Amino acid sequence: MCDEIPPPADQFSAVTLSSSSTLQKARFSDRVRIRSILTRPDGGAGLAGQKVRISGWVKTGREQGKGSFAFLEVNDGSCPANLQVMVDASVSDLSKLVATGTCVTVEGCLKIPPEGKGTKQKVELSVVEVVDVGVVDTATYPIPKTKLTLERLREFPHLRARTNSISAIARIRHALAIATHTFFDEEGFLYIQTPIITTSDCEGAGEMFQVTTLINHTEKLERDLIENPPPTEADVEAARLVVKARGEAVAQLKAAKASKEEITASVSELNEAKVSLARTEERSRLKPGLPKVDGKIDYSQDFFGRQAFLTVSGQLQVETYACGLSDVYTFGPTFRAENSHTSRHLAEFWMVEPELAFADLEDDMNCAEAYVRYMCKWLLEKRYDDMELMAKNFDKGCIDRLKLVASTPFGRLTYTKAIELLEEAVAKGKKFENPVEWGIDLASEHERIEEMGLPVEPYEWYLDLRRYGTAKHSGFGLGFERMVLFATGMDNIRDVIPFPRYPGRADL
Ligand SMILES: NC(=O)C[C@H](N)C(=O)O
Repeated sequence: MCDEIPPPADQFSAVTLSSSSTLQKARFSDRVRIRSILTRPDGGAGLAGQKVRISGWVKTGREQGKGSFAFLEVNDGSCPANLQVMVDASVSDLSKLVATGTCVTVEGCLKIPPEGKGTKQKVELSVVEVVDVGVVDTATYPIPKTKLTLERLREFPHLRARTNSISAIARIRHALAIATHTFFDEEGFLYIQTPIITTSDCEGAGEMFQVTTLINHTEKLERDLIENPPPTEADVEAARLVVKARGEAVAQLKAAKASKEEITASVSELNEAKVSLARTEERSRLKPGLPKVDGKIDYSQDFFGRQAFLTVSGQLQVETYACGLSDVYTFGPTFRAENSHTSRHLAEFWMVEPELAFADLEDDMNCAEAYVRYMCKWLLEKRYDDMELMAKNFDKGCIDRLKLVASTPFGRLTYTKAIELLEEAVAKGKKFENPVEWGIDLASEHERIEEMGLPVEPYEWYLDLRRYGTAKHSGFGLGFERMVLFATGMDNIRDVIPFPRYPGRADL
């Protein structure tokens, strides 16, 4: 028996993951996701006898039976497990299929594999037709069957999603992002997209990347000035003399009561000369280098008419919406131009920043705790198979840690107590990147802005929030990649973001 798979029963139905014998095609492509076969409670056994088309990349392939058939382990990224695919030599040229990295679309019949071969598979695909093959140049393909170190994989950001570890992390990261939006949505928060380009410095730590077009303009101008040297003072004087001569010509014609046509023609020549003089004068003022006033760069000539930066935090902007919509959050990329080469810092990272109106520090902590616990539960429910892969390959304790966090109330301590504990650790020989000391006290917003060495004027809009209908409010920032590190037990933050940016590196 080899039955056709029914199309989705209705437009909105999802793939059925029950152990029934129904299996549906992906809605937007002509194939079945491997996830919907293998992650069923019966491991796919209940689907034996059905005809399916699957697509994916060959993880490992081997010809057997003196080249009479081949086994391929195929993965399409929908789950960590591979589907075992059996191709007979009568169906296709096996040598084109077996190389690691080859992309295949195959159609065949799901079968229960013969027992006793130590196979873990509950189902395999016996191929009837090889529909499509994307061959791989094995001589140059940099992601071999054997494991590369995570560090080496960073050299191939465009290909590393083919590996088990990076693809599991990508699915976990996705799940955490969806958990974030679901949690805040369920709790009545609105998602606010704060700007990426900003003219405010939220953290005041001078670690902002500048956004400017002045440099490209200056380079272009300098090139242009070499190709077309600017007019000299003599050129300007000559243009001025032309205007003077043409002015006199007009005056003479008027005095001689010349015809209207003659005067009009002469006036138009005069106007042309004036335009040419203006252009010559303007070009003669062009100078190489950045535009400056009083020795300082003239940002009024920059794209936004003022200095602009990539955001370090959406907090200030999201607060404006909190002071009108009550409970809001932002979740977006943030940028810090720190020269940090640690395994916990990125120049571009994502941050989740809720801001709660009518809430105090206690409420804020309750929110943070509920949110983190929600994410842990979510991963256990939705991505257990990927967490198992992380536990097997990277951190044995990561699943237990998620369970613990999901089920245990968080301990809380004051800032002072936290500093005391850190100081005790330092006394016992623990080393920290930054010296541990009691930090600045909370000051009023106005004092705080000045304390950070920032001019107050650009922050008047923020102070308006206090002037007009101020509300008690609180919020926090959660570095999203730090959460992915915590969940997965990975060591290096560069491996939990698809395209890491850090000093000296911004690939793709
Ligand atoms: N929204 C926050 O409280 C986060 C804070 N602005 C930070 O960048 O760390």
